[in-house]
Amino acid sequence: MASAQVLCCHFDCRGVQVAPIVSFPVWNSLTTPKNPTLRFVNSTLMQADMIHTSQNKIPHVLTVAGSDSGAGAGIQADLKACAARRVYCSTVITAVTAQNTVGVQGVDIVPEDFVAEQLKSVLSDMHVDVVKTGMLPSLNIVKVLCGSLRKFPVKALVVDPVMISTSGDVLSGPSVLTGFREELLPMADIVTPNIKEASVLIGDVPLKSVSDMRTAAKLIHDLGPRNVLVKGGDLPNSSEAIDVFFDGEEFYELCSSRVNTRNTHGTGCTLASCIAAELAKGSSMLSAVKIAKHFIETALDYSRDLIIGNGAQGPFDHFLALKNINQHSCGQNRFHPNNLLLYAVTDSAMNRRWGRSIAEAVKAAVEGGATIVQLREKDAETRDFLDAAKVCLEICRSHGVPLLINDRIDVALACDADGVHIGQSDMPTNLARTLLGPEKIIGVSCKTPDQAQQAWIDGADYIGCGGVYPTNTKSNNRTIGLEGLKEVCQTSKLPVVAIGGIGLSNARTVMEIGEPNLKGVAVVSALFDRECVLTETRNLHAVIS
Ligand SMILES: Nc1ncnc2c1ncn2[C@@H]1O[C@H](COP(=O)(O)OP(=O)(O)OP(=O)(O)O)[C@@H](O)[C@H]1O
Ligand SMILES: Cc1ncc(CO)c(N)n1
Ligand SMILES: [Mg+2]
Repeated sequence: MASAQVLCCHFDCRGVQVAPIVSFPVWNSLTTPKNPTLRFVNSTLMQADMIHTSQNKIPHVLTVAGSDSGAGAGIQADLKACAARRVYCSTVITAVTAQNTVGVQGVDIVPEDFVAEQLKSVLSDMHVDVVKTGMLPSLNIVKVLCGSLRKFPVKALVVDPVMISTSGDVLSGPSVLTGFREELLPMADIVTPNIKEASVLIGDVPLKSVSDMRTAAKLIHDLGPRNVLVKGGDLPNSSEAIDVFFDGEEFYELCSSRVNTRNTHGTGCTLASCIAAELAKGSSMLSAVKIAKHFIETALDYSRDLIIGNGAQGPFDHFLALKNINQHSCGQNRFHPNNLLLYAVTDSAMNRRWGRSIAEAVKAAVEGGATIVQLREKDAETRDFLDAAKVCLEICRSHGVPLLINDRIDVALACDADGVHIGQSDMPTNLARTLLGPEKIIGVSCKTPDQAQQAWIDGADYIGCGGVYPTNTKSNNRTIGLEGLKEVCQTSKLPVVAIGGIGLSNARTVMEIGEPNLKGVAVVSALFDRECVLTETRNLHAVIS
């Protein structure tokens, strides 16, 4: 397998390079024609591919779908979803529908030759990362699409098998089923049927429960897609919106609260587009799905009382939902597991002992090479903590280093920090994710594989694992040793940073346990209970890089 080195960089919101971090190999066969999509979604190294090798490249989703004149679903929803997720979206229109909040009044199918022409125009010229399909109203259009995908392979294919809208209108008849079953689904990285579509795909077996959704997911997986998401938005009598994800091995029930609103028109299209957008940026499949689902829940919640149209099912506002996130998150650092390499955790008592402010300590740490900083100020007054956090944030942002707040989600939100680190007895991770939104970094302290699994399910980005060695920083903290660390690393689906009694003398031993998931060491005393934070950080950086 050929490999190439790319420089992995941080980018600010405009895609401008801020600071290089580290280089790591990318396999050229990411785009091997034989199975381009599978390799893309399965490879953890795909992260490298998303980090733009050229500053001006933007992740690109092509949607192949129908137009909705009411602009709640279809092409219009796809454009809005991709724009909201900051991904470029090109469009191949397969049908024009006359549609509003009452239902679908008419459908005009675009001739397949002209669908083919649009596909060629886009795919032969533009670098498309991910193709997302929506309404494919005829078998010939399905065939034309599959032919184009064979000719112009992309990294991932997201198939939303649009057949029946939530309003109950038929958007593609049974004739496309053969095309779905025989050609399109075997090429798909994920297929996202709603309840009714899943039922049609498995031969008109009605789905009435989550258990039925699981059975359907398995049967649909047998048709060839690599992942299946059966969406439960239309599941009757459910107080939660439960989707069932199946990757061929494990089932995951992805739950969110069911937003009480009429404005759910276009949730399916938006969900699939968000998944495509996150894959285009480089997410793994499950995290793309989780981010997409969270986006829907947030957008529905923000738009719950919006009034557009007089019918039973209105559209929601993709951008209103992002009002808060967009206002603040411009300078935010995007998380990459390599950020965990040298993780500096501050301690108010130590700073006091050495007569320096939190900001002075943080400045020295990032100048010395810390790759992420956590403010752990257990006994600071809230207002002082907030003021200090704002100053630290400026320092960290100017170095392209993410800043997290320990435990205090309120402080993190108030100063727009890059995220939080939470312990097992702090705010539950899934709640923290809901409060912070999909963009913020969340780390969770875990001692066991079960805790690490739960953190992953709840939407964390990384776990802190320890105490690896005995430490004075935390009282009553069980030491798990290198063996405990290894055990967690081997099972954790999230990147791990080791913590607890780590310093110059043992950092290399920790890094050398040989677990690919272990991305770095977190240190408190070894940096901050010393006279010169800058020197200590530099020395430690040299030992572990
Ligand atoms: N009221 C709701 N509250 C929260 N999430 C919802 C709600 N309705 C749908 N969802 C979520 O939206 C996503 C799309 O699901 P849904 O079953 O509505 O798809 P769909 O029927 O294909 O959508 P549409 O045809 O309206 O575009 C799923 O993740 C689902 O759980
Ligand atoms: C054009 C179009 N595509 C998809 C859907 C599914 O919501 C819809 N209602 N209209
Ligand atoms: Mg629906």
